[in-house]
This record gives sequence, C-alpha cells and structure tokens, in this order.
Amino acid sequence: MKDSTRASKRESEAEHPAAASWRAFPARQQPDWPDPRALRAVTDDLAAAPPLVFAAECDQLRRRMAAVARGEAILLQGGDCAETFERTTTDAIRGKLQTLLQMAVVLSHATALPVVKVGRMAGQYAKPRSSAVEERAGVALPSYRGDAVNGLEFTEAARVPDPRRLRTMYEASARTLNLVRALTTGGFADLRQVHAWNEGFVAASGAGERYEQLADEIGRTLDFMRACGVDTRELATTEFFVGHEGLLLDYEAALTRTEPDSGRAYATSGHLLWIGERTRDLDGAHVEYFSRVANPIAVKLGPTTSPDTVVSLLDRLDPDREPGRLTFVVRAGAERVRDLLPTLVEKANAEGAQVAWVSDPMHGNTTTAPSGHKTRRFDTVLDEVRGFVEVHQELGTHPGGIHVELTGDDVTECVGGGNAVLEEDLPHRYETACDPRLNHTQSLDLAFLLAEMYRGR
Ligand SMILES: O=C[C@H](O)[C@H](O)COP(=O)(O)O
Ligand SMILES: C=C(OP(=O)(O)O)C(=O)O
Repeated sequence: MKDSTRASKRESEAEHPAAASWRAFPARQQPDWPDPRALRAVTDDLAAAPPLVFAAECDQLRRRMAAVARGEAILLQGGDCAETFERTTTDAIRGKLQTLLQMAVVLSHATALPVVKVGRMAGQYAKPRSSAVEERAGVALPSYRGDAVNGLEFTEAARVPDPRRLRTMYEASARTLNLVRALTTGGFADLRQVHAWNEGFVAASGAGERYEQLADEIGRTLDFMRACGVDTRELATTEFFVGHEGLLLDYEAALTRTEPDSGRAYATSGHLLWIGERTRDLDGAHVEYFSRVANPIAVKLGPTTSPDTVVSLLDRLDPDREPGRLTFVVRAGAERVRDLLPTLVEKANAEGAQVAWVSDPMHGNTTTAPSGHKTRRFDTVLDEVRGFVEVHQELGTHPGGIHVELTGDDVTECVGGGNAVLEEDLPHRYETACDPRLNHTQSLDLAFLLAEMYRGR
C-alpha cells in the first residue's frame, strides 16, 4: 500500500471513535509486538479489507439474542478453545458445524424453542493466558497466545509475536466463514439431512443411538407435514452466526466499519464478540472498545464477580437496556455457581436489564490430570450447567443457553461422558492447542442432558 493511502486511512481511523478511543485505556493481554511498524502495515491493510460479517447480520443476531433474553429462544455457542491455521480444513469445520446442528436439534426438539446457533469459529485465534511465560524442563519461553500471535511449537523463534499472523487470521476466518455459509445454505444443514449428520457416529455411542431415534421421529414429522401440504423445502437452510473473544484490539479496530445509514460502528470480524474474564476491567481498553460498537456482545463472569460489577458492566455496555445487546456468560465453576448466580441475576433484574444469561461450564472447571494434561470432568461440567438451570428455575428466570468448547473430532481431552474417556486415555488424542474440548459424543451427551433439564423445568 502506498504511503499516501496509509496516511488517509490513519486519518479516517483517527476520526472513528470506536476504532481509536480504546487506545487511551490500559489494554490487558495484548502481545508484545516487537516491530510496531510491521503491526501498522498489517492493520492498515486490514482496515482496507472487506468486512467478514455485515452490520445487518449483527442486527439480526441482536434480535435473536433479544428473544433469548425474553425466554423465547436458547443460545447454543460452541467451537474450539483455540482455532489453529493448520486445522482450517473442510473436515474440521464441517465436524464442528455438524456437532452444533445435532445439539441444536436435540435442544429445540425438547424445548419447542428456536435455538440460536453461534460457532466459536472463524476468529477464535487469540488466547489470554494466566502466565506470560511457559516453562519446560528449565527452559522459559513466552506463552503461546493463539495462532493470531505466535506459534505453538516450543521454540524461541515460534514464540515471538508476529503481526503478519493477524492477516493470516483474517484469511483463515474468511475461509472458515465461506465454508460455513456454503454448508448452512447449500444443503448440508437441511433439516431433512437430520440422519446424515449422525453418519459414522451412530454405531459408536449411546448418544448417537439416542440421536438416531430422535432423527427417526423428526423424519416422520416431516413426512406428516409434507402429507399435509407443508413445503418442507423451507427447512433447507439454517441461520448460523460466528463469534470469538475480542481480545486483540489492534485487529478488532482495523476491522471496525461504520454503517453509513445509521452512523453506528460495527466490529466486522464476527457477529457476536465477547470480552473475556481477564479483560473485562471497567476502566480497561476492552470495555471501552465494545461500548462503542453496535454488535451484540457478551461478557464472561467468573467466580469473583460482584453484583456491583454486573451493574457497572450494564451501565457501560448496555446503558439503554436494549434486549439482545448484552449477554452474560457465567463461568463460575460447579462449586460456586449456585451461590453466586442468584445475586448477579437479581441485581441485574433490579437494574431493569434485559440480558441473556448463558452458562460456560468449561472455564471454571479446569483441572490437571496426573499425566499433566489440562482436563475437565464431564460430570463437573454437567454439574455447573445443572446449577445454572436450577438457579434460574428458582428465580423464575430463563436459562438462556450454553457456551462450550467442543470439536466434532473424537478427541480425548475431557474425562467422562457416555463413552467414558478415562484419565489414562488423555494422551491418545489430546490435540487442543490450549484448553480441553468436549468431543463429538460428549457434546451430544451434554445436549441430551441439558434437554432433560429444560424439559424438567
Ligand atoms: O481459554 C481460556 C484461557 O485462554 C485459558 O484457560 C488460559 O489457560 P492458562 O491458564 O493455561 O493460561
Ligand atoms: C478465555 C476464555 O474464557 P474466560 O475468559 O472465561 O477465561 C475463552 O472462552 O476462551
């Protein structure tokens, strides 16, 4: 790009409050980019690139999330802990989509509510870390912060943050979105394919068999509808959104676009972006940035969240109390959720908030197995979801859904589930780049058990 073009782009960014105001606030968990000029060159290019998602799609999702907040729909959000460039493959993407579609069918069938499907996909390339440094056998190197920042390989060279990775992140996200859009509108997500999503899976697991029965039932219902003259071709496509943690503010700012008609700014890297537990400080750059974009947004709430923090987040991020604007994703841990959640929900209600409440049962329940693998126990994950649903049941509020780390692959990262993965199985297929994910079977197990909880309400 020519220097003159860069200069004019900088001017327009400077005029754009959403893209620039966050720079005056402390930003946690940002990479130590070694060469600011190289970073600038990449972000200037991204600022001229086409948006990955459109404002109208984000508005549509805000309406869908408003339905979740009102108790008229359920959110299902899932995907890798950390997407990697290497695994931007057709099989991996289709596997995650297929898992989410199956889970959505299970939930929707049990609740008779629409399920809002959001992939933790097409942008989940940056990770906040507990420690800036990773140590192995006496060697200390900068921690891996996601493929958007540095390499997973434990070498000095790989761990240097490289801003050119932001461009690769954009390209990998575009590739993923392209396939997701093709699959969700081109026949793969057709509800009449409800059996096909289970292929290669049914024989292998109880959840698969249970799903097959459900698929039979849905098939019969579709036949009946057809016999009644209903055109089931309307079920050929499905609505699907994507989201990721809006962690790297240089990237998000470069992809911020203003909608000419409304003058509103949108983060166009994904539909639903969230602020993580480690970056949600009220006077921090992330809250500032997200207060200025019009997307539906979410905030993670960990075990130490106070009711006052909830109110302050509401005032900063959803001052108009607009249903669908804000989602609180609670990741308190199975031990804390029953104590903590009621106080948070009651306080938010007293403030007139119309937020969606969603459970992330993964991040508060991470342990280390004797083998040294980070893992999560399926039963503990389930217990947090159960606690979340129970609390809402007692308060008479709506358990809005779940946000989970999962994959369509048959990995062995979380322990337990119907086809129990044992601790000693963990090394067999431990493939995550960061935190352990539910595999296909465990994801479907969770969907069936959550469906029972909804049905029992
Ligand atoms: O996915 C969430 C975080 O990035 C992850 O849990 C951090 O892991 P760490 O505690 O190993 O840094
Ligand atoms: C980092 C994450 O979660 P949390 O902010 O809740 O720790 C995540 O969802 O990837």
